[in-house]
Parts: sequence; structure tokens; C-alpha cells
Amino acid sequence: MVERLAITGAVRAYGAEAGVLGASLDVAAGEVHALIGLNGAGKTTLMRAALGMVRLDAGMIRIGGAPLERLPTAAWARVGHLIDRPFAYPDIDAAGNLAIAARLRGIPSADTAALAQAVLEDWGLARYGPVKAAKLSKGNRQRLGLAAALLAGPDLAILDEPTDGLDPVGVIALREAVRRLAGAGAGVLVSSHHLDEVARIADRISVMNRGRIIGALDPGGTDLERTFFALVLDDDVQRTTS
Ligand SMILES: Nc1ncnc2c1ncn2[C@@H]1O[C@H](COP(=O)(O)OP(=O)(O)OP(=O)(O)O)[C@@H](O)[C@H]1O
Repeated sequence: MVERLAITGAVRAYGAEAGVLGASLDVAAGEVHALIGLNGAGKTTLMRAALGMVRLDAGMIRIGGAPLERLPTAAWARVGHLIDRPFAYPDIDAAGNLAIAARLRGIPSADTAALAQAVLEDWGLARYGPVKAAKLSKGNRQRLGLAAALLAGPDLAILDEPTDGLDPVGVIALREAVRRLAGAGAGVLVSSHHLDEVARIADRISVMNRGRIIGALDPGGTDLERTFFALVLDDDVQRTTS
């Protein structure tokens, strides 16, 4: 297995009950690993930690086999992410934002305009190329953020609730982009509240509850919702009685 991301014993506590309280997971090359959990379970915090956006109290994170704190700049350029809300420079148009993202990925400046145009078309944003990011609708801003995150085929993509705000066409575009990326050998860690969608795109599904990974769901399994709630309830009961 070629490892794209490994999180071991991660702790980032916000008080006794909140944050990440001891979580381990990995993402292999070519794999889509989904993280599901109730609001406040710790998914975003874990993803932020994996990207070095929050410092761990304990535990270890490796990207492409290298500890996060020693990851070379060139390796960071091969990591795409969308966390919380899509990042875009509000006063720069959609095409310009993608050109900047391409430069950050190390694409030569002579090639960025053509790449930005192609990516706009892939995401159904062609007519919004000259529109400032601040003027885009919520869903189109999400498309732009995803286009920037996945542009130029990163080795690892970390996507926090990527379907947020997307219409059904956008959801399909995302599904195809994620599967294409994994097919090309990337690892993808994705959080979601949509079990049906997760079952469509994920190779593995981990369930997070109250800061910990408490189990897994089989993406091909029946009645994922029932299994999910059973896992969460069982964990809640165990923690209350222990
Ligand atoms: N900077 C912070 N300071 C204090 N508490 C925080 C901070 N960041 C997160 N938390 C708390 O940690 C817990 C986990 O939050 P997190 O955003 O990781 O959950 P989540 O699983 O992504 O939730 P959601 O599905 O609602 O996005 C929550 O109780 C949240 O209030």
C-alpha cells in the first residue's frame, strides 16, 4: 500500500469532550476514504490537523510518508484541500483565482490561463470566468473552491463537506472528479453528512463520534443509516456507563 496520509493517535482537545480525542486513520494511494459523524464529532478539526492548520496536543501525522512538520514545500504543492468554506480571493475573477491556484501548484505561468479555462469548463463555470469570486452564488463559489483544490491532480485531497451548496449537477461533477483523482493514484479524505453520496464515492467509510473513530461502514452495505446510528448510540451508551 502506498500511503498518502496517516494519522496516528491524534489529539486536539477543546475541553474534556470536544475536538479530537484520539483518532487514527489512513488514506492509501487510489483510495477515497470518507469520514462521517454527527455535527461536532470532530471531523473538521481532524482534517485541519492533517493540514497543519491546528497543532496536535498528541499524535502523529504523515503525508506521503513524511511527518507533517518536515513536509517539503514541493509536497505541500501536491496537497489539495477545501476546509470549512471554499477559499477564493474575493476581488479576483474566477479564472484569475484558478490561475493563482495553478501557480501555487507549480504550473508554469505560460500554461495557467489555458488550464484555468479548461477547469472552468470541467466545473460548469465557463461563463463565470470573468466574474469576481465575491459575486458568485454559494454553489458556484463551492465549485470554484473544489476546482482550485483539485486542479492539476494533487496526490492527496482533503475535502470537508464538499457537496455543501452544490446542485445535483455539481454533485455529479464532484463525484466524477473525486473518482478520477483516485483512479489516477491520489488519496482522497472526504467528510460528509450524505450517506448515499458517501456510499457512491468511498472505498472506505470511517465513523467519528465525540472525537474518536468508533467504527467503519461498508460502502456496499445495506441500510447505512441504521448501522451508522447503531454505532453512534452504542458508543454514547458505552461512554456514559464507563
Ligand atoms: N477553535 C475551537 N475552540 C473551541 N472549540 C472548538 C474549536 N474548534 C472546534 N471546536 C469544538 O470541537 C468540536 C468538534 O468540532 P468540529 O468542527 O471538528 O466538528 P465537525 O464534526 O466537523 O462538525 P460539523 O459536522 O458540524 O461540521 C465541537 O464541539 C466544536 O465546538
